[in-house]
Amino acid sequence: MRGGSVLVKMSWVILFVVATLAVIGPWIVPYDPTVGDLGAALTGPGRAHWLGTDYLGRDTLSRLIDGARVSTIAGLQATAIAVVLGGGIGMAIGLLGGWVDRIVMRIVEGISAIPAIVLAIALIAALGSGLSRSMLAVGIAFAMGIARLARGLTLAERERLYVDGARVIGAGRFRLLRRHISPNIAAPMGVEATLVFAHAVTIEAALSFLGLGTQPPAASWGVMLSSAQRAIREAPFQAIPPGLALVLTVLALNIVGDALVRRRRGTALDNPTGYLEPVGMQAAPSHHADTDSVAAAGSEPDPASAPLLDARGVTVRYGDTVAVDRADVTVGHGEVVALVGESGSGKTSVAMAFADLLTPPASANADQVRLGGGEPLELVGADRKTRAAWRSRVGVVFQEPSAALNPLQTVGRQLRDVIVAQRRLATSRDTESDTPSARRPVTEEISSLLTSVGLRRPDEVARLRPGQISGGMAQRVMIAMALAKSPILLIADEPTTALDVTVQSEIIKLLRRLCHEREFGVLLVTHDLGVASELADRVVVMLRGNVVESGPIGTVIAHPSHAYTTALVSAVPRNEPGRAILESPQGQEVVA
Ligand SMILES: Nc1ncnc2c1ncn2[C@@H]1O[C@H](COP(=O)(O)OP(=O)(O)OP(=O)(O)O)[C@@H](O)[C@H]1O
Repeated sequence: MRGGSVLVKMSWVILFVVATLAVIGPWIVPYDPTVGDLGAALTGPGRAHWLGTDYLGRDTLSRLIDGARVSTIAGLQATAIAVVLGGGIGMAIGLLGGWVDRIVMRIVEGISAIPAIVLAIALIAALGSGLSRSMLAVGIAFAMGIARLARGLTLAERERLYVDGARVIGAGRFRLLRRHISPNIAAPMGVEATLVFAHAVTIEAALSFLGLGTQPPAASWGVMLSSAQRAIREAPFQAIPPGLALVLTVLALNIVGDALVRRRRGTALDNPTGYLEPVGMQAAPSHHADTDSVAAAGSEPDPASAPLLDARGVTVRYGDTVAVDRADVTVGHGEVVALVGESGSGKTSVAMAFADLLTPPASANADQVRLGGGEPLELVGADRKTRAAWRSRVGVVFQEPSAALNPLQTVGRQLRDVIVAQRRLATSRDTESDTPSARRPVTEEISSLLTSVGLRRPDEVARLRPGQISGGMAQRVMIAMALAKSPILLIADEPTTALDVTVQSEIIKLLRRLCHEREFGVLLVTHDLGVASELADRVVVMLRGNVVESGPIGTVIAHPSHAYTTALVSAVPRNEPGRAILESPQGQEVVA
């Protein structure tokens, strides 16, 4: 057994003993801890008083046991105040971002610069002394540290793909916080709370020693130390029991807190990137002499012949960096369009713009981004309602299925959320919701969706958490979640990259089958021309933020018109000299 774990176990035992004494103390104390016998003052340890008496003749053992209760209550009070206040502030500013975050953080940092005990003494001067008031002061002092931690964790958690996934289905800020962010930051916050508890117990003792905390005759370890100090020459032993109890308890709390921190190391504790609401799509500030784009923006296309997604002049910037420069992308009804290009070419930026998921520092503008397949929607300059409607028609499958699912919720629970949100949206829009799937009980709908993505024993799968399923299963679940919205456009961002080769081909077959059966359009983001050739009807090739070539996949592979496309095609591995292994969707081999 390692020394570390022995210490941790001993610490847990100490904390258990203190907690037990705090609960059962009033029933087991041999004497009333507040009543003294002056005739027996300052007696040493003996049969009648195992740990002796203080200068007023009060039994030290009884006061020590009662002190455990006071210290525990003090620690709990201060910790609860710090966690509720600090956690609330931190999560709120982490979620809101912007100027609220900047202003509140400056205040929090300013207060954090004052040592907790000094702040507590200042607050006690204003609020008055006493255990509860001093612990309120201590709780407020520690709330600042908790607020900073909660903010950092919230910012990190908001960057997770499963939060993006929840936002895609229309989860608002409060729901994101309650259902997704707070459960996932609870563990590190809990660890921090143990350390706050340890500090609070120490500060309570210090304040009581100074006469600002627990008031005599009530016992607390700080008050006991203060009493012992009065007779330190006559009975020096009196300082040992409360001092030892305090040191052991605080040490145990710190060791347990550290052990919990070590167990959690490796989780995203520090990712303080800025995060705000999706930026939406603005109108392009000035139109280039691009007659196609201008014409497309101005005209009202015939819905029957218009593409499902018709995007013109899409520009995405990150600060001053232009990631996508006036890209044109169209996806037809039931068509699979692959966006291909090397890493950093801007594929994901375009896809996230169409999913309405770009967040600061990104900004996006376009001449037009129009979605048909029903009443046409325009994303450029859209209001919140239109953007919500847009998102309800667009399903998104992310690259890392395991990261895109909430690790703490079962598969069924996450699917249920999407189904319920979708039904609510359909009802609020008063749209056609009387479809067979809309009438079906949610559990049946979950089973049907899981079955449709090829998962056997769907009821069992629904009860599993993401950590209990393979990457391939997780990607099927992600696709089922996207299907739950009955999307007309599916955006699949590198859906097979994180999977092994056999699973990749199963997912490609699944997407192809679903696309045929359900007739939605697919925008497939991939750096792999091989994947594109297996799945796509058309390909759009991107290079450094520009669309350099587009057309039917077979034509582009067989007769690339841009040198970069030629290089991409020749980079795909061949299985025979002189023959490419690329296959057109119709199954013909294409010689590159
Ligand atoms: N959040 C961000 N902040 C700043 N720059 C970004 C951000 N996201 C992307 N970029 C930049 O935008 C450009 C395009 O990135 P994008 O992720 O869209 O490319 P990609 O073709 O999808 O690449 P990959 O396949 O590696 O994801 C890159 O130069 C990238 O560094």
